[in-house]
Amino acid sequence: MVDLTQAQKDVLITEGHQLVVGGPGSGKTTVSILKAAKIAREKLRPGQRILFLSFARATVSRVFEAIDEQQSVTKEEKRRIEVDTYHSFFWRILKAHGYLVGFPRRMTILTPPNEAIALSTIRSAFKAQSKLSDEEKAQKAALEVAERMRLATEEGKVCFELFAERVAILLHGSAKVRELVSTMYPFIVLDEFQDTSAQQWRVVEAIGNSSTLIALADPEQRIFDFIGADPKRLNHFKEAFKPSEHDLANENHRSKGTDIAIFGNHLLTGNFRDEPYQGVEFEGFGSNPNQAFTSLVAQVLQARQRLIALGRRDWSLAILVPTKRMTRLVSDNLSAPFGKVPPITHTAAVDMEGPILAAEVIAFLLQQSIHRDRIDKFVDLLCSFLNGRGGATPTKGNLADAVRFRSALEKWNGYLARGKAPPGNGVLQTTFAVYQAATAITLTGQPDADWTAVRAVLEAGACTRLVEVAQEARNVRLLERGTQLRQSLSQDWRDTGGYKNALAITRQAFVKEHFATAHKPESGVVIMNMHKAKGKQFDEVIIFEGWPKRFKGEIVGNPDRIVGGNVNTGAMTQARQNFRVSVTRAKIRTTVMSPTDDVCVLLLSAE
Ligand SMILES: Nc1ncnc2c1ncn2[C@@H]1O[C@H](COP(=O)(O)OP(=O)(O)OP(=O)(O)O)[C@@H](O)[C@H]1O
Repeated sequence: MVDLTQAQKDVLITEGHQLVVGGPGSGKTTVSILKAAKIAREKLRPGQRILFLSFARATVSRVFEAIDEQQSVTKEEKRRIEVDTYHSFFWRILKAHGYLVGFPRRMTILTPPNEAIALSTIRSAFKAQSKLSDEEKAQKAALEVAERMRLATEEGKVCFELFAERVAILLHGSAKVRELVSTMYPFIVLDEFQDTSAQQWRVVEAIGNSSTLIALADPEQRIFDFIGADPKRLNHFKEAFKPSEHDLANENHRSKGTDIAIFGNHLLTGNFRDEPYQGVEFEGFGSNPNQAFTSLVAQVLQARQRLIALGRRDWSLAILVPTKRMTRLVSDNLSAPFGKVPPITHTAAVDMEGPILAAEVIAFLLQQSIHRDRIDKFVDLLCSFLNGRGGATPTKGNLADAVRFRSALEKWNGYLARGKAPPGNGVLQTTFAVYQAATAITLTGQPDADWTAVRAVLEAGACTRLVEVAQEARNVRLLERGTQLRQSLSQDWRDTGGYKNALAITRQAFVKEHFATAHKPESGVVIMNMHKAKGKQFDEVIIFEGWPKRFKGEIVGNPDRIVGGNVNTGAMTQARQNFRVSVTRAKIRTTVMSPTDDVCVLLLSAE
């Protein structure tokens, strides 16, 4: 049992709406759980629960972990704390009452990959996002909004983007629905409140009329400005609800005995001290892939050794990187390190779109369908992969290739319709050859072996796009989807003597996964984008960024940096906050790795 600070004790005894602020590791989550337990004991009627709302499933797992840590909270009290994401909570409301805001009664979720596919036609008509004028950006956004609404109202396919907005309209418009929600959840904890978007805030505003709100926030951990978080959000809350305010200040319980939190605070201003920071190390590396990754691997091995020496089984080491591309590169390098170093077991938090759509291609091949139109369906899935793999920011190359494949298929079918063989040099020849090889495999009924066999055929084939499918599909294992998928595929084999429903099963598995919240927190070595580390904690953290590319001494490219291009642009507030969040995830030690000849601008003292 922890000894609570006075400020934490005040949170427990004060009634009404509350705003709890405090720096990283100051004990906001902890006290809110104790508070929730107290409410469960003293205030809830049978059937009622306390809702703990988080942004991401990843954070939810950290909350579950924090609940487990509290031995003073009884099983029954824990049962009455419901931890959920905004998305999943909103979806429940929409499913029950969405018809009040123009949605059909039967609705399905349009998952991000499928949303990306649905919007790819609109997006492919515009230049790359960075090259658009403000007017073009607005025009593109308006078309996307209209299409999302059309899909929802006409086809019942609702994407995440619409959730908060529609729920806000619903709750503001219907006192009855509001009452229903508040009767079920008379108390709601809002985690990471500083990142609440405008639409989510509208929802909170409505619910706060009938439920008591406890908002947890660190104004300086606001890292989601780019999706609508607002520096003034805490003021909105204060004005609307007049909450009691509790400042847990810079108490740092996460990394007690270190200067990690102090270093985090100094990062915000760039005013560093001369004295070293206990628990924070800097490791420079040479600006080339060999030296960079060799240094990284050395750091990872040393950290792993230190953690194993602690004698605990659940140690965790996070490698935090600035970009998606870097997540992939680091994962590849740990899987096959340079020299004689054996592979380093790890998990990588990669974006889901590419792997999910790649998994669909493989699942379709596992079906070994003999239907006449099967090549059409196959090309269709490949095009979906190309259109959707980049999520909201598809590359021109992928979009163009999808168009190319479609028109090749049309020609191909044209030849077949005329009773002729398609020409040997057509775009689809190699694709078709790989397709035939993959569907000719003798399957065994062991889903993992069969899955790997199909993937291997794609990987070894001559169609470069299918090679990419295979590579992306490798992350399905990393996404920890394996187990559930495997069980369902096994069942299918037993039921049908083949994998006749593999595609539907795979799709279903991923939709379920979107709402699965009871994840164990990460342990072992994990790689993730710095943004994704929010709200988490690890024993050790390594922050690793990219390096400049030079030609004749001049920098010609500087990708994957914590600050874009490593260019000092003045305040750099968002980048500083983001960096601080990453640094303060560690309990014991944070190692910052940056190229020696072009050190991260945020590490240089402000003049
Ligand atoms: N009063 C306390 N005394 C000792 N340890 C504490 C105290 N309060 C919290 N802790 C511990 O400190 C760690 C960090 O606490 P917690 O996760 O609640 O912080 P937080 O403010 O929610 O952090 P962040 O905003 O960075 O996610 C946890 O391991 C928790 O058990």
